[in-house]
Amino acid sequence: MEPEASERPKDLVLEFPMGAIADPYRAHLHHIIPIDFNSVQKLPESHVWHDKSHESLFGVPSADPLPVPVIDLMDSEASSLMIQACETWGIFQVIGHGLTKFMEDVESEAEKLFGLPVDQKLKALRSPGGATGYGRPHISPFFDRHMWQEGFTIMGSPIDHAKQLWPQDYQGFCDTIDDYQNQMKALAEKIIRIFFKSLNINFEELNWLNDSGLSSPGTALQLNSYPPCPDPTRAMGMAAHTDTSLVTLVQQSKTSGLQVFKDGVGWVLVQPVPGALTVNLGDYLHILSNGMYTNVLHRAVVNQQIQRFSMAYFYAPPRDFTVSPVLSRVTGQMPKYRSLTVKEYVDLKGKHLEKALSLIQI
Ligand SMILES: C=C1C[C@]23C[C@@]1(O)CC[C@H]2[C@@]12CCC[C@@](C)(C(=O)O1)[C@H]2[C@@H]3C(=O)O
Ligand SMILES: O=C(O)CCC(=O)C(=O)O
Ligand SMILES: [Fe+2]
Repeated sequence: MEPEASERPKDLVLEFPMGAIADPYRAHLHHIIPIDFNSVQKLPESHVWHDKSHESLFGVPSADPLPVPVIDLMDSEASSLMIQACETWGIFQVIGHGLTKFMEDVESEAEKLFGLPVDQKLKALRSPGGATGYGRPHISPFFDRHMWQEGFTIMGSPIDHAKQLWPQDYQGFCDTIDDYQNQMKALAEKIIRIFFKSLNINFEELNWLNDSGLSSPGTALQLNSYPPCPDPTRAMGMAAHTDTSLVTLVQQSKTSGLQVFKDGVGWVLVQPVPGALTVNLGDYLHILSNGMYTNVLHRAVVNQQIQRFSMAYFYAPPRDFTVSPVLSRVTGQMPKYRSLTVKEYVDLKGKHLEKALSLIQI
């Protein structure tokens, strides 16, 4: 199963024998940049995805008569439309947020970042156990093939890594990223308050949602680049997953690639609407709502012509927050999940990925 040496592109570092089951405890190897994508003419065996669920993607696209909802935040019905969207889809796009300028700025910084030569990028890798820097998606050890993707994760300020990349000229990047994260945080909190209200959660009491400084939410910004791929029908941009968040705000560049799985329909493309932000519901809102709100299963596919970017802002409660199916208390339903802290859930997900939820099912 090892690719031929001739197929092995420059800078490809094989982390484990191809075909072996990936070991989630090998997290320390995440940071290695696998490939200089520009030098690859033929999809290496190490990047060929064979699994059945992937094949279904490349057949006839699912013809769902209803596209992913697009909601205007200025609409007086916006809150109830969001709630409806999350009972059925677990995802919607928002317009009317007034953040277009920040979105344009961050996209041009992402283009600059991923356009650097590989030897430059190597100066800003995510260190073993570190949070910020270039590296593979955290979920990659669960898969025995590499994704056709490059990522740069940011937790807090990217200043140390930016200084490595642009010693004289790092401030512009840092300012853009800081402004973007501040704006995304405010929007995420606005959306979360709508959902918490619907779940009868008294958010006034949650100091992390009210910036009272006692504890802070867990946030991260993930910049993704999907270079043009020589064989897109056999490659995977970002493997199917649900987000470990309350909500994730995703900015897609013009080129489509994000797909969501809808029960009874299959994989559906989230057609980028110019200026829109996609809102994904993550695992924590699914648990809090006792399963009423869908934690949307999604993935990214690649194409042969155009490099695609996405910027995903994750918002989660603090690590000591207890996530419990509060809705069951309100409605008198049986709780479907046991209560656990964010820290416990993150640990479970790190070991079991999508099986984490079934492990806490009652
Ligand atoms: C806050 C987080 C969510 C994330 C893991 C992380 O700690 C930082 C990176 C995030 C990301 C981005 C790409 C997809 C994803 C599944 C991954 O591998 O890393 C998500 C993680 C997640 O939602 O579990
Ligand atoms: O590229 C995309 O559209 C999706 C990215 C994503 O799901 C993520 O970063 O969690
Ligand atoms: Fe995601």
